[in-house]
Amino acid sequence: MKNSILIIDFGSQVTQLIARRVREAGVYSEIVPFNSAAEKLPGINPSGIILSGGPASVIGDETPRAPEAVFEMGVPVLGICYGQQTMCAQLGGRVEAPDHREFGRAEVDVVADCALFDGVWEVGQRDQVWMSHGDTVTAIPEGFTAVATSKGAPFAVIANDEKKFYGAQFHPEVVHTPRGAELISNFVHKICGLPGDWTMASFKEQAIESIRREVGDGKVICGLSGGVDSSVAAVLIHEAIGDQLTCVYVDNGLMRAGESEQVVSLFRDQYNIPLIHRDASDLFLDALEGQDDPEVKRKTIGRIFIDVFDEEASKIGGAEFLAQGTLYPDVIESVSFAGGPSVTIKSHHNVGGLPERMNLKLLEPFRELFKDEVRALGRELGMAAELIDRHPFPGPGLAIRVPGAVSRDRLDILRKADTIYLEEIRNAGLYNEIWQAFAVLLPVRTVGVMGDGRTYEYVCALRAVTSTDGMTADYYPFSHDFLGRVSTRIINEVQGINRVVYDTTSKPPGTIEWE
Ligand SMILES: Nc1ncnc2c1ncn2[C@@H]1O[C@H](COP(=O)(O)OP(=O)(O)OP(=O)(O)O)[C@@H](O)[C@H]1O
Ligand SMILES: O=c1[nH]c(=O)c2[nH+]cn([C@@H]3O[C@H](COP(=O)(O)O)[C@@H](O)[C@H]3O)c2[nH]1
Ligand SMILES: NC(=O)CC[C@H](N)C(=O)O
Ligand SMILES: [Mg+2]
Repeated sequence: MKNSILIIDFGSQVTQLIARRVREAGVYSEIVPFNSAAEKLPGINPSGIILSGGPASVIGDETPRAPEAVFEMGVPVLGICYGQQTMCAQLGGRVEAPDHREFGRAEVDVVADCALFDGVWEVGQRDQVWMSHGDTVTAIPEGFTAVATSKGAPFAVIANDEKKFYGAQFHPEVVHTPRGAELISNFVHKICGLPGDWTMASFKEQAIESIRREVGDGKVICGLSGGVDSSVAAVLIHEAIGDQLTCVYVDNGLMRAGESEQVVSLFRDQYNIPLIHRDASDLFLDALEGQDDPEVKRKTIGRIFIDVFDEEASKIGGAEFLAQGTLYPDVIESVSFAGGPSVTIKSHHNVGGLPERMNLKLLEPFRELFKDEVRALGRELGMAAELIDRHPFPGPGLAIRVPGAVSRDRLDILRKADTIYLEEIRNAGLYNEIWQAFAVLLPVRTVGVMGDGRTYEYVCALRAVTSTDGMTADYYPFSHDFLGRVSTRIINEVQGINRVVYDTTSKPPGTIEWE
């Protein structure tokens, strides 16, 4: 592909952030796992290659390597962390595992000029970077020089300006390396010579093209939840293939109060896209009865979603494709990438929760995007702020917000508390400042005293986080006054709850949802 960057993935949790920084620099990129890179290279024919980090050690036997062609095709290469280590090992340098390891914030000293630093760093300067490595390069291949050093990495950045090969031990793609995005921008613009003319508008055109190519004259059903991702997916796919698309909203009995009516009427008012409203709540709730394991709940829900989509597909005379608004964070938390040991955190219903055998082929145009990028695309498609700015809501819905066994009664209690909480957030003008907010009903009862009587009822936990992409998050610092107000309302108005607590955990170490 003309004017593209190829990212070879060795299984880092942050590979997508490299892609994202490249996109932010206005350049198209594709990610391929290291073990299929050799076969994809000729077809993609990139103008530059970035080798990602990864959990393996190049010192070990049979650990991943970049295809030799990477270093022979005459294009610039940037190796990051594991990528730098394997580049050195493959080109005649040495990597060792010293006692001193570096995780987190570190400082580099710039000791020589190179094209990567142009306009960013000068010789003699010291700056903050983010490291996460155990192994270290201890000898560099011929033709390279050390251009920056750190305490734990004598070869923090190495450069071969003639061949345009660069390696960094730290991660320029993460926000904790403040000038990292500029280094990546230098790589793609100044070193690879690419113009920064790729935009969300070009993503839209490319996505429409590729949807048309993939779908041909087949029929598509799109799982529409009313959330940001599936709404934007539906509008994009509709632009691509028009009336070959039918949307299906599934009421799984796990939605918030009034949500089904709201979503269906909002969507029908705004768009002229056929929409089926399927009430499958008994199917879901009966299957969940008594289930208390988070992964079992998620997989049960994932399976029933697919059964329902299959049924709806055959009702419209058959469809070949199921479109979903799956995003990258859904994918990385659910599956292990590149065959490496990156672990499953939780099975998102639409990825790790899917049954093994499926009749419908998946059409997921946003599998590589982050939520804020999908929002930008929604704006590009002219969609209403009402849809675009909605907080995310997980497909398994309230089932993963009632830790322990799901029951209709407990879901009803939670719905009431959640409604009050969100109403107060909106009234206080905080909805758009918060990335996501919700109530959780704990399976724990505590003793209280109300109206001089003894109560023994459930605890409700409130959660609100700030984030940009859902990969990391911090708790929202509500005023005590606000928390007190919400707490009083919930306890007074919701039968079944006599205590309210606020969750102050960030992600990591927590996740946003409780299950
Ligand atoms: N109730 C539902 N009916 C139909 N499809 C659904 C439903 N819930 C989830 N899905 C499908 O699963 C996908 C993933 O759900 P997810 O909640 O991550 O995305 P979303 O609902 O589109 O957006 P948001 O994250 O803003 O809620 C959706 O994009 C959609 O295709
Ligand atoms: O569609 C979804 N299906 C799921 O199974 C699922 N699990 C979590 N989420 C949402 O993903 C974001 C990150 O959540 P976690 O920090 O809890 O993993 C948050 O926005 C969560 O609400 C899901 N969305
Ligand atoms: N983040 C990385 O790429 C780590 C590379 C390698 N696993 C190390 O520990 O050095
Ligand atoms: Mg959702």
